[in-house]
Amino acid sequence: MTLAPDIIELTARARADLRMGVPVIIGSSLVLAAETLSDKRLKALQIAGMPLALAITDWRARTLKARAYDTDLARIVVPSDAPVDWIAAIADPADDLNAPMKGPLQTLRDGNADDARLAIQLAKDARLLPAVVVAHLDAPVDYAAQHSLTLLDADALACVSATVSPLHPLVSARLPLEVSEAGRLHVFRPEDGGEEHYAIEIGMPSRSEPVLTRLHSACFTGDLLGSLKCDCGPQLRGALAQMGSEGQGVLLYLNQEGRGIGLANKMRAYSLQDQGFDTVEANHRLGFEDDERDFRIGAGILKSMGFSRVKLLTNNPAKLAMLAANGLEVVERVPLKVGETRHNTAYLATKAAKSGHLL
Ligand SMILES: Nc1nc2c(ncn2[C@@H]2O[C@H](COP(=O)(O)OP(=O)(O)OP(=O)(O)O)[C@@H](O)[C@H]2O)c(=O)[nH]1
Ligand SMILES: [Zn+2]
Repeated sequence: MTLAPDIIELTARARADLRMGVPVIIGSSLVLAAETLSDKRLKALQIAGMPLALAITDWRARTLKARAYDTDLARIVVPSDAPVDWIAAIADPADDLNAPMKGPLQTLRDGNADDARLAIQLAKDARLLPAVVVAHLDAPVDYAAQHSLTLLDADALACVSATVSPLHPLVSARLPLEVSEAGRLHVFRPEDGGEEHYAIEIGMPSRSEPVLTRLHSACFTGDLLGSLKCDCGPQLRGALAQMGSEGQGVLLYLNQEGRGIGLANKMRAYSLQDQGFDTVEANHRLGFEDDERDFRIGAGILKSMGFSRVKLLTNNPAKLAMLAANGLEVVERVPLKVGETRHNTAYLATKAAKSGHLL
């Protein structure tokens, strides 16, 4: 066996590189995350005379009125003397309303957008804004060696991106809870170096009967701080209380903060909500889908714990559909209507109107 990292390990390394502002090479493109691009590195690329494009998603392009010739993304031509602030202002909508004139922006129609598309996904996976600076390289392998950069084969990366990393049970221990003394916490670790996820098992639910289940996505603000902007904290505690009173159940605590965009981006979304945008519009202005979570993860954990039939505590029809599509039988939806406050009425109404949440 070789000691060299494989594509999964290289991808994990590349996520860390992007977060640190270090370039990576995908296929034949040099890639930097717009959010972490330093003035120094941008100047180095400009001095080398490399034509640069800033790839953004079509959601962000719509706000900026930039033509997205690549359907789901747009490659904006970066002027050869553009300062780093120009790139930051296109990537980050924080100042859209204060300084609306960013254009007209010229977007590329020719050439291949595949590397840029993979790079945007990698930036999302690194919980960064979905905006990347790309430059074409004639000799990517040599360039990577000369500059000690992580080099990812585009086809192999596409495979990794399309697959859910297997999650392995790491450890479990007894955890007496207020709602039930018969609690047990299981930790699952993915093979790809990504976030760990947890399962809280209450009682000894039979594997051959439908189990009362909740798929809960992490919400630092709601779960821990008692935020009134969402209903997550009361839903978390309400679900556990119901499992406690029934004597059994399983709650998956999935580390997909902010519907999968991470806490920093969720706070960017909150800041846009303070400017008058709703929860869905805010995600779109940032360049994200309204929901970036992958519920296949939850399905995988339930199956690996031996469950095949669930009574799901949720108001979100997407969760029902994803579990069913991934081999779990949802025998019943149990509504979870708790935690409405005057601060989250509009948020809950938007989820009902735009994301199909059941009332
Ligand atoms: N991006 C974004 N995420 C938010 C916002 N408000 C809450 N969240 C996140 O939304 C997620 C809520 O997840 P869930 O509790 O599974 O809720 P749900 O998908 O509405 O489904 P149910 O609660 O099961 O009906 C958490 O990850 C929160 O951090 C917001 O305004 N923007
Ligand atoms: Zn929340």
